Order: sequence, then C-alpha cells, then structure tokens
Amino acid sequence: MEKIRAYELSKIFGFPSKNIVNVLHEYGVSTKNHMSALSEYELDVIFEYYTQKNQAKDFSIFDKKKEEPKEAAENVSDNEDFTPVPEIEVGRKLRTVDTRVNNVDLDRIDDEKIEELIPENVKQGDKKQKINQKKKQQQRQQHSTKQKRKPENVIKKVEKKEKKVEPLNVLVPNEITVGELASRMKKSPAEIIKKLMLLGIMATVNETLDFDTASLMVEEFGGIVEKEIILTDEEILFDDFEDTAEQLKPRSPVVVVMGHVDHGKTSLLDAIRDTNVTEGEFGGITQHIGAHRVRVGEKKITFLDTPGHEAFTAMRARGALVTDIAILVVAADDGIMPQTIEAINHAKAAEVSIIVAINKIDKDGANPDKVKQELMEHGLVPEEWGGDTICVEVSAKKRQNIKELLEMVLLVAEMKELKANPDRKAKGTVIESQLDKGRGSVATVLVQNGTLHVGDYVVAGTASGRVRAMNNDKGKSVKKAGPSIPVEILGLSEVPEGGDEFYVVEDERKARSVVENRKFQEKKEKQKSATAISLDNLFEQIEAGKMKDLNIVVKADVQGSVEAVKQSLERISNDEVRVNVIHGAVGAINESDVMLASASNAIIVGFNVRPTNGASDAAEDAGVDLRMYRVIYDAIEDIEKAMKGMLEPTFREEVTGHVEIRTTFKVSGVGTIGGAYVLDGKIRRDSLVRVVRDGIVIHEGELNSLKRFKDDVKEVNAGYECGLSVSNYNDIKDGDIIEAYIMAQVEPE
Ligand SMILES: Nc1nc2c(ncn2[C@@H]2O[C@H](COP(=O)(O)OP(=O)(O)OP(=O)(O)O)[C@@H](O)[C@H]2O)c(=O)[nH]1
Repeated sequence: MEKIRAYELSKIFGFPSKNIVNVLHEYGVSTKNHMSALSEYELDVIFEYYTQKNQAKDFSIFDKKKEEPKEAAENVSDNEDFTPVPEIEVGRKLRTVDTRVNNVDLDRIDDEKIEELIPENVKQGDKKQKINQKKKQQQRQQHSTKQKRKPENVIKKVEKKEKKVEPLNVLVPNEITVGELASRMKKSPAEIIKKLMLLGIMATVNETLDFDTASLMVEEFGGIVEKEIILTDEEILFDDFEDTAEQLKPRSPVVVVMGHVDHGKTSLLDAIRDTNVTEGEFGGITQHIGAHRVRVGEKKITFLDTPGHEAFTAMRARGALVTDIAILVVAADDGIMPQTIEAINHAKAAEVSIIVAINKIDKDGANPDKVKQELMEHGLVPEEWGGDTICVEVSAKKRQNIKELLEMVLLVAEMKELKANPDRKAKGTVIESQLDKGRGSVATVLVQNGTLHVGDYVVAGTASGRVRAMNNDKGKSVKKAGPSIPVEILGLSEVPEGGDEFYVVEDERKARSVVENRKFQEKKEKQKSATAISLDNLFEQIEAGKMKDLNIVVKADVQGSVEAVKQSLERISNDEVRVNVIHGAVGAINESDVMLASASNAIIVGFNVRPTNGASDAAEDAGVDLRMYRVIYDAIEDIEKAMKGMLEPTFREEVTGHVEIRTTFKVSGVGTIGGAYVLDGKIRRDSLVRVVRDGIVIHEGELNSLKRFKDDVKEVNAGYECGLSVSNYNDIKDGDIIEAYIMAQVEPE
C-alpha cells in the first residue's frame, strides 16, 4: 500500500496538518508530525473522527469555502471548518465513535486497537465484558463448526446470512463524483475517500471517478454494481439499436476513385458510367447528384462522383465513414507519384480496401510491371505476386477491362460481407448539398442503413425537415431508398454540410429541439479552441488516457530523410503510446497533409520544408500542430520529451512575413543582393531568415542588409520593394522566398 503522509491527508481535507496531528495526539498517538506516514489504523482513527463529527450535517466538511462561526472552534479544530467535538474524555469519546451512529462499521476497528486506545482506568471495567464476549464468540464458533457438518445446516446458514447482509444495489454511471457515489452507497464521502486512498488513489469529494474505479468501490463495500446508462435526447430520438444477424441483408459497395493528377480518375468514372449506359440501363444518362450507381450483372455498385482523396478525407475529418473500397488509379506510363502515395495513406488511415486500376495501358510507354514493383515498395503487394492487392490493367480511354475492374470490386465487396438492415428508419451521410433558387435546400444523401421514404422527418447536422421529394442518380423521382443508395432529397430547413450524418426520426418536436441544441453546441465548440493533439498537450492527453497512438505526418526535403525520420520516430514508442507515421513524403507541407492530420488527430513534422500558405491557414483553423526542424535529432528529442511531459517550450518561432526575390545582382565585396518584394507581413533588419525554394528550405541564417532604395531601413512592410542580402549566403535566385521570422518567448501556461 502507498503510504499517505499527514500533510497530504490534510490537503485533501483542506485544513492545516496540525489538526490531523492534534487528533492523533488526542487519541494517544503522540509521535506524529506533519511529515509522518500514517498507518492504516491511524487513518481509521482520523476518518472515524471526522465521519462522526459530521454525521448530523451534510457533506459540507469537504466544502472548503464554507465558513463556520469562529467562536465554535476549539483547540483541536483550530481553523477547521468543522463542528467542534464535545469535550469528553478520550476513552469515552472513542466509544462514542464506536457506537453512536448506526452506519459506523464496527468491524473496521478491531478489538485490539480499541483496547490499545482505551485508558487503563476505563479498560479495567471493560475488560471482563470483552473477555466474556470473546468467550461467547468462541463458543458460538465451535457450535457452528459442529453444525456445519450437516449439509442442511449449511444451507440454512447461508440463507440466514443472506437475509442478514442484504447487498446494496448501486447504480454506477460512466462517471460519478466521490460525493454522489457515497450518497448512492449510503456511506459517508470520508469512507470512500479512505478506501480510495488505501488503493493508492488520492481523491477529494468533488473528484470524478470513472466507472471501473467507482465499481471497485461498490464491490469493496460489498455492494452490487448496476451500470447506469444515461440516454441523451439524441439517443432516445435516433434509436440506434444494433441489428441482429437475421435482420441484416447484403448491400452494394460504396466506392471512391483516387489517384495522382491526370492519371485518369475522371476518365475512369466516365468509362464506368458508359459501360452501364451501353448495357441499356433504364433511365439513361446519369444526373450529377454526387454519387451514382452502376449495374454489373445482377449486382450494383455505388460510386462517389468526386474523385480524389481530398474530398474523401474532408468527409472523414467530419467523422463520416462512407466508403468501403477505394480504386487507386495509377497511370501505367507514369507510375506511382506523390498524390498516389497520399491516396494510399489516406485509404489506409481510413481502413478502406484498395483495388489498383493500372490505367492507360493503351499508351506506348505503358509499363504495368513497373507500377506493380512500385506498389510493393508502398506496402501493396499485387495478388499475382503473392500479395492481396488486386490490380487490374485498364484503359479508360479505350474502355478496356472496365468490366473486369467492376467484377473485382464486387469480389472484394463479397469478401467484406457488406450488410445493412433495410427494415428500419434510415441513417446515412450527406454527400453534397446546395441551395437551389427554385427548389430550396437540395442534399444528396447516401443511405447507409435502413430505408428512407418520402414523408420521413430527417435531421442532418443542424438542418431538419420532412422529405418532400426524392430523386435517384438517373434523375427519376423515387418514393424510397434503401442501403447504399444515393438520393437527392428536398425539404430540409437548411443546407446541411457534406459529411453530416442524417437520421430519420419520429418525434418532430423533439427533433427540432435537438437541432436547436446542436446549433448551440456548435457555437460553443467554435468558441472553445480545438483540443487537437499537439506536442504541448501530448503528455496531458496521455495522462488522461486519451492517447494510445501518436499519429505523425512527416514531410521532408529528400526521401532519405523521410525514411530516416519514420524509422527513428517509430522507435520511440513506449508502453503507453505507439508512435505511427501515417504518411511520409517529399515536398512542402500542403493542405492535403493538414486534412489528413486533422482527420487522424496527427501532428505534422517537417524537415527542411515549409508549409504552403494554404496549409498554414488550414492548420491554424483545424488546430493541427506543425513542427519544423532542421535536424532529425531535435525532432526525436522534442517528441520524446513531450511524451514524458518534459517539453519546455520557452521559445517559439513566429513568422513575420514573406519576401519574394525578383532579381539579383552581384556587388563585389558585398556578395549577392536581392531585389525583392514583401508579399505579406513585414521583414525587419534583425529578422532571422530562411531561403525557401519550391517549398524546400535551402538556407537559414540572418540578414546582412535591408535597404529601401539606397538607405538602410529597420523594416519593410507588405506591398513594398526592398533590397536585401543574407549573411554568408550568396546563392539567392529569382523566385526564392525569404521567410522572415523572430524567436518569441512563450509564456508558460
Ligand atoms: N491514352 C490514354 N489516355 C488516358 C486514359 N485515361 C485518361 N487519359 C487521359 O489522361 C488525361 C487525364 O485524365 P483525367 O481523367 O482528366 O485525369 P484525372 O486523374 O481525373 O485528372 P484530375 O481530375 O485533373 O486530377 C486526359 O487527357 C485523358 O484523356 C487512358 O486510358 N489512355
């Protein structure tokens, strides 16, 4: 057991430690001072003492602010907030503790301890009684051992016992304060606090306990735990029951197309649509509603129309998990490119199955084997090479192998055993939405479970309303839509956001109040700064048990650094936190990186690279922590320190502005002078500077000179031209960006 010292206990109670020492002195323990570790017995004495003193009152003993009249204080309770104890003899007082109130647990202070405490003169009289009691007890025990041999007696005894100590059923919610738990357990908070202390948990009456700790307390006192489930209005309204195996029916897969720019995502989607039309599907041309369905034999596949991983991750960032399968398009003449890698990592982070479409095989330079080789390097091993990644060689342009690709999609879908229950109220995700002049709020929703009907009352984000009309992807008006079916719905009060979850609800009035409440909460959330993960709050989040994985996005100037950083970072995982590099690539930090980090609660670590302007803004909006380093060792050290709660951010750089070099000229004896233009913010003569070329930092240092026309100046603001030179660096070129920054002291929080 962890020992608690007198002063620690006094802190929990909120009064001077001398009070504790005084109480102990009063009860015959005289060797104690405020640093003394307290034995279990001494804790018993103190807790009983204060439990007794507060029996008649409420639990305000723990309310430090509550003031009692001063004159009520006596020597023991000097400066205490408590009702004073009547002045009676020590021996009697202890006996008072033992017997006065019926909820004091007599077993907890054993006879010997009481004996030790009772003064000799009092003991004399009591001793006989005690000995008699002991004898009687022994006799009773012997008697019962004899009886025990008969099984019927055993049963009787058990029954008797059960009748005697009725265990108390205690409702325990996910979180409960010590005070509330005590009242539910019909105990005093002091008793609970003491028990917690014996388990090494220091808690005050207002401290919140989690379900496990609270349950343990109930069990320790012989009670029975009943889990209390508190349903929110939304939970009651949305009726989120689990479907049984019999209710679940197969549903079609939902697919997204991703890949590098110009590798043929749009062409492939067009080709897929065409296959469908030429097969004579009724309804003709697909309307643009944000998603469409194609028929392959007896089955159907739902495609999301917006290609690219940005849209996909933006949706995931909002908590929406809509896709089952990602088709990764890789041009056979170009191979794996940066956005292909991004797409792979985005799909992996979302745990979506990947099928590779090796496109443009009709082209002369097409080399599908090279693509497969490169895929292997990124953890996707083609099936024909012994892995489990299906690769289909296609030509979107020539419409080659499109059907085979679709069949593979169905195959993967079949393996995933995608199911939903069509016989319940619909639930799904908003794919797209807009305000139409004539039709009002128009939203494309993907039904993910249940069936949506015209006339249903729907809540989507902060919008709600009755579905007035529904159109499918062929522009046809429909009355209902089941799982995996995208439909355009009219009738919502407002325009919901893409990625919003929608539910059909029964109680319209309640639904409106839920929506109102959501709007209010949303406002509050916006006011509250986002609690995204950062190195500064990492330790707190680990401590609070909120962090099990530390996700990191790594961007660096060269591939070698990406790999080195990845390996070194993953090696610093410890028992509490696993460090995962979810994406690593070469180049400036872009908005897509920030989106991935935001969706995966990751931090971004950059080596010799800078964020693009859009990325900096996006990171600030989303509360994503961007950390830039020049040396790998510094990054490892920072993250290690942050994991141990030892990071001391004393200085932090603050970018003051960006300057573009527009022309350069060499001056003998001085070096290269840049004719420049301040793009944003300002640059100061004493600024620290970084020379950035194509998003990569190529030099870091100080300014050598800063001039307007011929004059030296202290600073130049945005919109003005200037001349500058960088100390010890003469290689500045047209188009370079000079990032000016200062090191600002960070106030400790
Ligand atoms: N030869 C050949 N060209 C193709 C094929 N698929 C697409 N292309 C061409 O590649 C170019 C890019 O195709 P898109 O479908 O626009 O590519 P994307 O990936 O959607 O491009 P973004 O939307 O800009 O990211 C176009 O000129 C297409 O005609 C193919 O199978 N063979």
